Amino acid sequence: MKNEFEWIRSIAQEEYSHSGVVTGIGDDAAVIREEEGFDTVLAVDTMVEGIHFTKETMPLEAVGHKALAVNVSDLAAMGAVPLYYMVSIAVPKTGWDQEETGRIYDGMKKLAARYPMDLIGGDTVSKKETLVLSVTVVGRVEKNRQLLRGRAEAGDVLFLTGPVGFSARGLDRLLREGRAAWDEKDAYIQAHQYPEPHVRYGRVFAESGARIAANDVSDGIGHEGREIAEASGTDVTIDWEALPFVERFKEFEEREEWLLHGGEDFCLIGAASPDVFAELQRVLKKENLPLYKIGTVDAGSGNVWLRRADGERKLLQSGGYTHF
Ligand SMILES: Nc1ncnc2c1ncn2[C@@H]1O[C@H](COP(=O)(O)OP(=O)(O)O)[C@@H](O)[C@H]1O
Ligand SMILES: Cc1ncc(C[n+]2csc(CCOP(=O)(O)OP(=O)(O)O)c2C)c(N)n1
Ligand SMILES: [Mg+2]
Ligand SMILES: [Mg+2]
Ligand SMILES: [Mg+2]
Repeated sequence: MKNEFEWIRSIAQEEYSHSGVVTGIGDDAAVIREEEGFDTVLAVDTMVEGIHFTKETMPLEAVGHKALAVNVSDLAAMGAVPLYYMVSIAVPKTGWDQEETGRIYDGMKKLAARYPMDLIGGDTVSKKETLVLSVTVVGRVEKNRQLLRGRAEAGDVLFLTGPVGFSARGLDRLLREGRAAWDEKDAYIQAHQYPEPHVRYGRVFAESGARIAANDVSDGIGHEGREIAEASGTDVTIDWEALPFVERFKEFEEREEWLLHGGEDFCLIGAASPDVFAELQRVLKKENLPLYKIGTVDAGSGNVWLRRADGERKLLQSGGYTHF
């Protein structure tokens, strides 16, 4: 078994992909240098064993993948390019070994290599009982091009960059069946275990320079739609029948819960004028990236409505995962 410092050396990258790393792992803090013309974007999200995953719901590589992915997703929602990350890991004194924590890092590194992102620091501590993994990410976006939640206006199209409800449907099965449900070919299990952050969408939105509101879907579109509505001083209306792949959920009693409040989908929900939406759809189509119109932004004050095919609207109550 490696001691703490040998272990840190073992997870450190041998070289960095970005020349902006002035000082990486191995000193009191990391130093990075940003280029002219860009703003720095920062986010941190934490995954806690028992709350965000268990050893039955997630392979260890997936825990690493997802801990970084949920953070990259927040960068995507701001239109940023992911660059660097830092990892704070609190490992229980019993029940976890170094081979297992190594697999968590393998999952993070595999995802990081795709952008690429450099691991520039972190922290290692021990604790009782459950593992806690906190990832801080650093990205950049062209000056003043960041995507904000408060930019929606009445008359806008409400859109989604991918399906919702898949992760919640996968989790439902994982909580009942545990490892027996692990299946690389099952879209619902994969959506829960290996979510794909929508970085490319965020970049297309930011590069367009148009007025676009965006939020990533960690807590369900009911919650994230409300955040857009509240920040923008509007209402939003979700058309149930327009939700991508809604027909696959028909037979399930939990369909509203999964699709509207399930969360952990990590696609983007956003709003843009009908003209901008059509142009974005055209540009994204060339890259085989679908953009779904799921509703409208209306005059109002922070409400979320759900509209059925017959046009009937009901106010959507708050939902989604809350920690307190
Ligand atoms: N404990 C905290 N201390 C300071 N800021 C926080 C804390 N928790 C959340 N925030 C901030 O509140 C905002 C919303 O956080 P959150 O709902 O976790 O966002 P997201 O769902 O996009 O991850 C963010 O700006 C985040 O940085
Ligand atoms: C074992 C287990 N139970 C329940 C869930 C569901 N769950 C846990 S946290 C969460 C919401 C997203 O996490 P949060 O920490 O609120 O992320 P943020 O909004 O800050 O990005 C959901 C749907 C899960 N992933 N795993
Ligand atoms: Mg958060
Ligand atoms: Mg977010
Ligand atoms: Mg988040």
